[in-house]
Amino acid sequence: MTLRACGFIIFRRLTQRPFPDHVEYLLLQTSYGEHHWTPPKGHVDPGEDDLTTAWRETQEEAGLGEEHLHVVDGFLQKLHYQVRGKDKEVFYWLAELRDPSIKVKLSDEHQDYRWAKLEEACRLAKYPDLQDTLKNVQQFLEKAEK
Ligand SMILES: Nc1nc2c(ncn2[C@@H]2O[C@H](COP(=O)(O)OP(=O)(O)OP(=O)(O)OP(=O)(O)OC[C@H]3O[C@@H](n4cnc5c(=O)[nH]c(N)nc54)[C@H](O)[C@@H]3O)[C@@H](O)[C@H]2O)c(=O)[nH]1
Repeated sequence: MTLRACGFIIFRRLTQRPFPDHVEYLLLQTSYGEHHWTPPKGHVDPGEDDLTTAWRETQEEAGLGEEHLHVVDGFLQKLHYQVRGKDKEVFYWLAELRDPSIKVKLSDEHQDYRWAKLEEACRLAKYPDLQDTLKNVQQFLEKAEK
């Protein structure tokens, strides 16, 4: 059976910087395993709606909820990879932090977080499919700002 996880690519805009350097992406570093960096996401519970999972996991892992985030319409990315021999699908929606000064609150699942510009975010993300997702977001936002 395919594992299913959902989450948000979260970004913030720092208006004092020129485009496109003002966009920063949130990545969390796991406190287990390979200590990989990932956007907030997690497994869909039985009977749970995908978007509900994305909100629940984002609240649990980053302390961010609907009062802190604005979901950007028109973006949904699906990743498909294998974890310990099992297929896994991950769905990412896109959300902007309403107030760039809001602090992230980590759970025990993560040991660090970073707001990173595209280049650093891609370096941290290390997986080509996640890097492509971040690049797609950047292009999507650039188009929207033109
Ligand atoms: N002690 C321990 N405990 C673990 C471990 N593992 C899990 N736990 C427990 O599970 C709970 C988390 O549960 P949720 O929050 O509900 O789920 P997720 O958020 O889905 O979290 P996961 O970490 O399970 O899933 P991924 O992030 O998908 O990483 C799995 C593997 O996939 C690769 N990988 C990651 N991202 C990408 C990508 O974008 N692209 C590609 N191509 N590959 C990617 C990478 O190789 C990575 O090693 C934790 O609380 C722990 O209790 C572990 O190794 N040791």
